[in-house]
Amino acid sequence: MAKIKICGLKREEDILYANALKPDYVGFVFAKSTRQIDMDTAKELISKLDKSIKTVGVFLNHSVYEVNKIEKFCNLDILQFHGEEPPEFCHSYEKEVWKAFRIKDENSLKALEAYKIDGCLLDTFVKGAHGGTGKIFNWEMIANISKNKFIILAGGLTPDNVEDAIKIVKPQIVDVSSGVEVEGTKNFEKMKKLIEKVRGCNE
Ligand SMILES: O=C(O)c1ccccc1N[C@@H]1O[C@H](COP(=O)(O)O)[C@@H](O)[C@H]1O
Repeated sequence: MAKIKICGLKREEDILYANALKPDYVGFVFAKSTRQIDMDTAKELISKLDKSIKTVGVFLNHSVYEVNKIEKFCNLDILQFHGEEPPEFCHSYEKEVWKAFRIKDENSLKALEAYKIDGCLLDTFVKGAHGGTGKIFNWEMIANISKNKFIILAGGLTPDNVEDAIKIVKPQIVDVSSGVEVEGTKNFEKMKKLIEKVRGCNE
């Protein structure tokens, strides 16, 4: 049943790939990153995106003002907060909110309880980095978590490991960025393989 988010689209080709392969969600990174996109380009790309695909804006310690400005300008469906945004910050939006938690050990999950959010995005803790690292964490550590939470599993997922990840964690959504890239750009064959693998698990 896992749905698919492909994150970090920034070229027109990426939109064509998405329109052909139809992941459930695509992500636009407004955080400082090699995948960062400005709001004008994001709006232009979103206008060319198949309407069945939901759009996720990835923010990292932005101000409420910046989030609102970008969210309204681009008409994003979902807000993903990938930094140290506190619960009150995440609770102040009317749109669907996903909050990222970077997993280091069992204690990393304690923070979740204070948040009343639509989705808990679990990504790998990497010192000095916030996301898009291409690193996996120990999925066994959270194997029992998804029973009562809406889990978006991220961190180093690839066409080769995504089936194992789904078997162990049973997330509602898998979120992939580096794992479908070649030399820093999205790759059609890798996106296709990833989507086939995930949809194969759902049959
Ligand atoms: O993708 C980025 O560059 C990025 C930068 C800052 C915060 C979040 C970012 N992306 C998110 O990182 C995870 C995992 O990515 P990967 O598959 O390990 O490369 C995913 O949730 C992206 O939305």
